Amino acid sequence: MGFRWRFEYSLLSMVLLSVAAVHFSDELLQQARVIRPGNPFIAEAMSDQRNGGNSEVTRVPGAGFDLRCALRDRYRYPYCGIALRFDPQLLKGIDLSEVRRMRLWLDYKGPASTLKVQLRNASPAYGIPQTENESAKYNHIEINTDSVHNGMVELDLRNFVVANWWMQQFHVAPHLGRPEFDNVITLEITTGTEAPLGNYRFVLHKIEYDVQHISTERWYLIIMSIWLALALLYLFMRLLRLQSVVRQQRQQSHELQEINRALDVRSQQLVQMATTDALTGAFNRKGLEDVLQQALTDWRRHQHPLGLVLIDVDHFKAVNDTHGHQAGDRVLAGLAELVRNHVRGQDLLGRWGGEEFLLVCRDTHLPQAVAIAEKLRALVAGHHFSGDLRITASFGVAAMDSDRPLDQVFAAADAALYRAKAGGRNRVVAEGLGAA
Ligand SMILES: Nc1nc2c(ncn2[C@@H]2O[C@H](COP(=O)(O)OP(=O)(O)OP(=O)(O)O)[C@@H](O)[C@H]2O)c(=O)[nH]1
Repeated sequence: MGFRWRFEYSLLSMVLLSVAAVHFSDELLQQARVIRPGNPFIAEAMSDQRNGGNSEVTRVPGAGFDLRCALRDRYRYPYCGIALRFDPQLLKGIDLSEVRRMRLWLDYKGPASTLKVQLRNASPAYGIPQTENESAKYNHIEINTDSVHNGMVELDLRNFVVANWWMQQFHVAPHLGRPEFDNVITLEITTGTEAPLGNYRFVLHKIEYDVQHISTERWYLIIMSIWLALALLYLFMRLLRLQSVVRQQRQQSHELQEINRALDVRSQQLVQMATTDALTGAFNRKGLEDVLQQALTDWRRHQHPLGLVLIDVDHFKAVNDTHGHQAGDRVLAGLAELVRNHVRGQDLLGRWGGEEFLLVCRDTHLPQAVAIAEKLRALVAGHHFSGDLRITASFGVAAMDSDRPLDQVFAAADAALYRAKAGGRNRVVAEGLGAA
C-alpha cells in the first residue's frame, strides 16, 4: 500500500474517530456517581417546624429514606421534605460544578403537583453556613410530579435558579445571583410552592449524577491538539520525503550528466574514428572531404586563399620490400607526425590513399604553400624514421582561385606531383611552375 493510500486511510480513521469522540463525548467523559441516603451522607427529615410551623414528619424504617409528612396550617409557607447533608459541619460539601445531569430515584405521593429540589451551596462570599444554615445559596428547581417516571426524575443543573427571597433576605450582591454548585453542602427535596395541606409520602432511594473529569471544552481542545500535532507530523514527514525525492532526483540527474558526458566522449571518439586514419592519425578520405568542403565554403564566403599540397613517399614499395610491411607502416605514421608537428594548427593533413597525403593549407597563397612544401620536403629527407630508415617524398602544390572548381585545383596538384616524380623525386613542383 502506497504512502498516499496509507495517508488516506489514516485520515479517514482519524475523521471517524474524531466524529465518534465528539458524538459520544458525554458517554466517554461522564462517569456516574451514586449516593444513597445514609451512605455515606446523612439524610434527615425536615419540615416547617424549624420556622415555627406545625407540619409533622415521621421516618418509616424500610428501604431508602421513607418519609411521611402531614402538612398543617400554621407557618405562612408550610413545607416538609428530605435533607441530605454532605457535610454535617456545613462547610465542605461536594463539588458539582462540572455536573450537568442528576437523577433522583424517588417515590412520591401527595396532593401537591410540584416538588422542589434545592442544592444548597456554601461560600464565605455570601454567608457563614455553620452558624446559619439558611445562608447557603438556594439553587433550586421546581419540578412537576408528573415528570417522575418509573420512580426516576432527571434534572439538568443548568435549569436551576437562585431563589429571589434568599437574595433579598441575605442582601446578596446581584453578581452572586447565579447558581453555583462548587460546594454543595445539602440536597433538599421538599413539597413545592404553595403545596396543599394534607398527607405526603417521599421515598428517596438513591441519587445519581454524572461527573466529568475533563470539561467538554477541554475535550474539544484535546481533539484539536491531536489534529494539529498530526498535521505537523504529516508536514514534517512530507518534508523529509520531499527532501529524499530531491536527493534522489539530484543523484539521478548527476548520473544522467555522467552518462551524457560519457556518450559525448564516445560520440566524439566515433566521429573521430569515422574521419581519422587509424595508422597515421591523419584525416581519412571521408575526413578530408569534410575538411575540403569546409575550406571551400570559407573560400567562397571570404575569398580566403587555399593551398593544396600533395605528398607522396618516393619508392615506398622498395621500403616495404626491403624492411617489411610493418616498417613501412611505421614510416607512414612517422611521416604524418613529422608533417603535423611542422605546420600551423589550421593546416590539416589527410591520408589520400596508400603512401599519398594531402595537406590543406587555409589562408595560404600558392607561394606560401610552395614554401611549406619545400620546408617539409627538406625535413622528410633529413629525418631518421623508426629503424633508422631514410626516405624522401615528392610534393605537388596548387592553390584555389576564382576560375576553377576544387577538383580542378586538386587535379593541378596531382599533375604537379606527377611532374615532381617524373623530374627525379624528392622535390616540390607547383602547378604551372617547375620544381621549386
Ligand atoms: N606498409 C604499407 N605499405 C603501403 C600501404 N599502402 C600502400 N602501400 C604500399 O605502397 C606502395 C606504393 O608503391 P607504388 O605505387 O609503386 O609507388 P612507389 O613505390 O612509392 O614509387 P613512386 O611513388 O613512383 O616513387 C605499394 O607497394 C603499396 O603496397 C600501407 O598502408 N602500408
